[in-house]
Amino acid sequence: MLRVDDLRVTVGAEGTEAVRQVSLTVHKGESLGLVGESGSGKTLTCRAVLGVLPPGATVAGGRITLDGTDLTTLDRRGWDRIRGGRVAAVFQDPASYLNPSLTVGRQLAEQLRLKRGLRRGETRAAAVELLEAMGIRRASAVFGQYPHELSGGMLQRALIAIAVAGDPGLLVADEATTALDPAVQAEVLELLADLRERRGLALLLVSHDLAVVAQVCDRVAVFYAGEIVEQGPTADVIANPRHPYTEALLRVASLGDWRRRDLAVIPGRPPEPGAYPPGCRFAARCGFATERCAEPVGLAGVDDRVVRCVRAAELALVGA
Ligand SMILES: Nc1ncnc2c1ncn2[C@@H]1O[C@H](COP(=O)(O)OP(=O)(O)OP(=O)(O)O)[C@@H](O)[C@H]1O
Repeated sequence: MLRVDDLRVTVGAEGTEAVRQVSLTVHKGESLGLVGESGSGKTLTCRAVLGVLPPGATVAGGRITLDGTDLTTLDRRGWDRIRGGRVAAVFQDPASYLNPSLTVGRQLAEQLRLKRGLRRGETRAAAVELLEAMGIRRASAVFGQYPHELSGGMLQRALIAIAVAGDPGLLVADEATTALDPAVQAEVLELLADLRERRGLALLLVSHDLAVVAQVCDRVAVFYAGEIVEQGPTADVIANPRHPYTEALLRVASLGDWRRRDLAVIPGRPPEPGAYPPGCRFAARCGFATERCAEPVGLAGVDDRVVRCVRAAELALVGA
């Protein structure tokens, strides 16, 4: 469904490299999680896929293809056809993506009219049905409510309904459950997993929390300072991390026995774009770093995954 090859994103007037060498694939009905600290490049990567990079950010290299269409060469009209149709997205703050002065139902009905070509008389029943499919109880009452009358979890469900109204092949969810309380977060994640299963939706899920990714994603790509440092099947990466940064992320994730969770953040800070060291970007914070880590390090295949660490094969790291 989605294929990203060697993506490079630059930011600012000087064209500072913020994301590099990002390659990933998501098949139909599969879910891939992008995980990493704030500033690691997850959002720039998924915004490049959606064609909505912030001002000043540019795709400076690489190729993005969606179901055979090369997105890197699309013009504005081409993007308008793709976005909301073959690819849709949900973000962290659902209220800001809805019009506060229109009912939820009217906004969903409008999407159904635009994206599925339904006539006015047909949209209400289809919208209520879609809200129900999103696990919203009393869907016909919710249809007539305004965004401020709904809880955060309900709003996110309504926004997911709007996102899938056009029957997209790929849904991008960027920190879509981060602001919700844990029980509601778990329910919305379950809904996303369910949509993937029932509709064959491919899911690209961005989160700073490995526990969130663990709940819904078949595979995970761990980002650090603008690069992927480890990518592989989620269960294996969690049980047996190969990159010291993944191991460190596991210590702060709310996985498994929460009493074992080390709430102290990983000491130090990631380097910023423009100040990346020539060698391993994690070396300054890594307890396993040696002189070899000062040399540039590429991604290499180790068993079932790719890892950007010269010591990947020799380290015995602790999983969860
Ligand atoms: N428009 C921009 N101009 C300049 N720098 C930017 C811009 N957008 C992002 N960056 C920088 O690029 C890097 C990657 O940002 P990105 O938002 O992709 O990270 P992230 O992993 O998604 O973090 P977050 O969870 O905070 O969104 C960061 O260092 C950020 O400061």
